[in-house]
Amino acid sequence: MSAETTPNTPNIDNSQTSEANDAAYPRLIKTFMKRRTHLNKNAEQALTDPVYAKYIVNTMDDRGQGLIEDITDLRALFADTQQTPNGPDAPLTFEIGFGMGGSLIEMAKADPTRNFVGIEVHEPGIGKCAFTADEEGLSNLKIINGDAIALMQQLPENHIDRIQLYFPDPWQKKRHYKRRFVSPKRMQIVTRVLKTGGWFHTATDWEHYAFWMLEVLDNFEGLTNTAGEGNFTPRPDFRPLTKFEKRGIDRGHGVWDLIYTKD
Ligand SMILES: C[S@@+](CC[C@H](N)C(=O)[O-])C[C@H]1O[C@@H](n2cnc3c(N)ncnc32)[C@H](O)[C@@H]1O
Repeated sequence: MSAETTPNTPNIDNSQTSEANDAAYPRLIKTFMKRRTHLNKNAEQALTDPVYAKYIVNTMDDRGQGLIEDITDLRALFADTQQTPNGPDAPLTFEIGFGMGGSLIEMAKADPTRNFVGIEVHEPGIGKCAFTADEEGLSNLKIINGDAIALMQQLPENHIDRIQLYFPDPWQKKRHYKRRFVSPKRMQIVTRVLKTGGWFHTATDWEHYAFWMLEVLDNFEGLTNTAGEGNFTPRPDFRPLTKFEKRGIDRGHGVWDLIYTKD
């Protein structure tokens, strides 16, 4: 689908100067609003039973906030080849905001020689994903409880082969646009950790956000749209239907995928 029209294209700050961004990182506002929801028995078990530490790599404070200070290398999470036979050098996919983890689990199952790391702040989703990973006996998946933006700032450059962001919160109200994950400042943080030639793949069911993302990403120096400038990519077969995607389709929404490579 081509971007012939850009509905209500908002003002996007495309400034990418390193000075501006160095100053801005600590002030970047959160892309999520933590919601209190019921933990089912399985999720609670996975969050508390040490058996699941082979999936959930970090602990949390008493408010359920993941402690990420010590995570400075995602590949090192796969160093123990007894537990994770692919080892640290296997191709690495990082999924931001996996929700309940259904599609991440399916992808990890479908591609056993690739390593996957998912990050979320929503505890029921973290617990559910770890519980299912154990049921499936996956040895190529790790889960982090925490804010992806904070985490990526402490990872090495050129570290990850693919970063995926599926159905990020659309932040529909104009006053909330600043919380949208896809913004020039946040994309600087994303592209720094992406390997040269690596992928950034995103998808949304929210039309305004789809065109917003297209504008931000097409104008982002250092990224190339694999479908050609101004175009969305056809829905790839390897991306499983996600929970939020299904919800959007049930409400009559369209779906827009975008895949960019790092130059
Ligand atoms: C709309 S949901 C989509 C979930 C899932 N990808 C799907 O398609 O079903 C967006 C998720 O991203 C998570 N999220 C938003 N910003 C995040 C961040 N900075 N770090 C980690 N997770 C984040 C939210 O907690 C939420 O669960």
